[in-house]
Formats: sequence, structure tokens, C-alpha cells
Amino acid sequence: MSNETAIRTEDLEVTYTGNREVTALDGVSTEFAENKLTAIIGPSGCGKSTMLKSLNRLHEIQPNAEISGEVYLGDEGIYDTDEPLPEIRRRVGYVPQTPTALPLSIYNNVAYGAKIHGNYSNSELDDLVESYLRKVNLWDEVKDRLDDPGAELSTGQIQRLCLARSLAVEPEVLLCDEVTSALDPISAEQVEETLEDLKEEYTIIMVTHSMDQAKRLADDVVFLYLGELVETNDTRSFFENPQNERTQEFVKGHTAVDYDDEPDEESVTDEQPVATR
Ligand SMILES: Nc1ncnc2c1ncn2[C@@H]1O[C@H](COP(=O)(O)OP(=O)(O)OP(=O)(O)O)[C@@H](O)[C@H]1O
Repeated sequence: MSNETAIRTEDLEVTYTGNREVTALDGVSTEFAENKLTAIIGPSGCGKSTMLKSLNRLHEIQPNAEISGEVYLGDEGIYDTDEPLPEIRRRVGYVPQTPTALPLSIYNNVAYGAKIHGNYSNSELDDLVESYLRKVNLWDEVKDRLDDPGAELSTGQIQRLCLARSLAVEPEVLLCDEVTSALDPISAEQVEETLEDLKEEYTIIMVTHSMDQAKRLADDVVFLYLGELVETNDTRSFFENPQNERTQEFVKGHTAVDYDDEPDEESVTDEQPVATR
């Protein structure tokens, strides 16, 4: 992974306190390359969502989360900083698993963040909305109904609308949290195609439960197990030549699909083991 680093973690540790204390991330140091798509994978409960959310301090919404270590966006720490939290979250956007349209028109769903963060004329906003809807391959489907409520779109269209809304505030990094798992297969494929296009231009970090999706989409892979970083590599090396024994065991159940091939329904298994402590 020799590319420029967009964002990196240093000794990142997240503990959830409460009745049962859980160390969800245990001193993870890793880096995410610029203008690449990196998949965070691992068994259920291994800390994938915690890792993703700590990259823009979203886990702080949970009052029982304690964090140490640092996340560097370029050279700047996002924890030890005077930068306002909304600005950090603009710079590192987040697209959740469940697509939700704001209770606004399709147009204003895209323009919403830009209106808050920028100072655009009406015609500039028109151009911005069109360009981001085009980027997520949604423009042709909605150009004649921009004033309709965003919520009237299909779930898959709403997920692409959410991507457009996140991109319209010009983030440096985009976090995608299982963004296709709530979608039907056709919508999921459309969102995958959109991510495929976007990764040429954006730094995308994606949590996925699907090994096959990671193989299809990701340039690099980060593998977590019980809160620890086990292995990170470019996707082909990771799946074809895993170095760590735990990685070898993890990918063993998913090696029936050829790296470059489309998934074959009979051979695909997206089931993942559950990590045991
Ligand atoms: N708010 C919370 N309070 C207590 N424990 C939590 C909380 N959120 C997550 N955890 C625990 O932290 C660990 C990591 O959870 P996390 O959701 O990051 O894992 P994950 O790999 O994304 O899981 P999954 O694949 O099932 O979505 C798990 O043991 C989980 O039970």
C-alpha cells in the first residue's frame, strides 16, 4: 500500500463501559490510502462499525464509549483538535446502512449540506445538485421530479441520494457502513456500480459483511478480529496469499469464487463466523 495516506489511526482503542466492559478496538494502528476503496472486514462483533465510526467521531453519540489514541486526517489529529465537530464530520462523511431521505425535496436532499457549509448562488446550487446526482448515477432517474419528496424514491435510489448528499459537502474521506445490505440485489448492484465509479476520485472506507463484495470493490482490505488489526493488504494479495493464520482461516470459507469472477450463486457464501472472546 504505497499510495498517499488520506487518514490513519494510531493506537486507537475504544472501550464500551457499562455492566460489561468491552474493548471493541484494542490499539489499532493502520492507514487508508487516498483515492482508493478500503474494505474493513472481520467476524461479527470484531469492531468494524466501531472502527468506522471512530474515524469521524460518530461513536461519541454513544455515551458509554471511551477512546484513546488518535486518528490523523492528513497531519491533523481529529481528537486532539480545536476544529469544530461538524467540520470534522463534513471532512469525513458517513453513509449509514439504512438509507434515509431528509423530509425535503430530492433537490434539497442534495443541496442541504452545501447550503449550510457553503455560500452558493441559486444557479451554482442547481449545477451542484445536478453534478452530484450524476456522480451517483441518479440524475436520469430523477431530473424531471427534483421537487418531489426524497422519501418517495425507492430504497436503492434513496441510498444513492444519501451518497450524493454526503459528497455535495466535498468530504476528504467517505465512510460507508454496509451501504448495500438493506437493498434488494438490483439496487445493491447499482450502488456497487456507483461506488466503483466514485473510488477513482474519492477515498472510501467501507464496512462489509460480504467477502465477495470486498473482492469485487475494494483496492485494499483491513481485517479485524476481536478488536485487533490482524492483517491489511491489497485485496488480491489479501485473498490469494493471506499471511496470518487467522486470515487464512477466515478466507477459507470464501475462496470458492475466483477473484475476478462475478459471484456464482451456488459457490457464494456471505456467512461469517462470530468472533468468540
Ligand atoms: N454501545 C455499546 N455498548 C456496549 N458494547 C458495545 C456497544 N457497541 C458495540 N459494542 C460491542 O463492541 C464490540 C464491537 O462491536 P461493533 O459493532 O463495532 O462490531 P462489528 O464488527 O461492527 O459487528 P457486526 O459485524 O455484528 O455489525 C461488540 O462486542 C459489541 O457487542
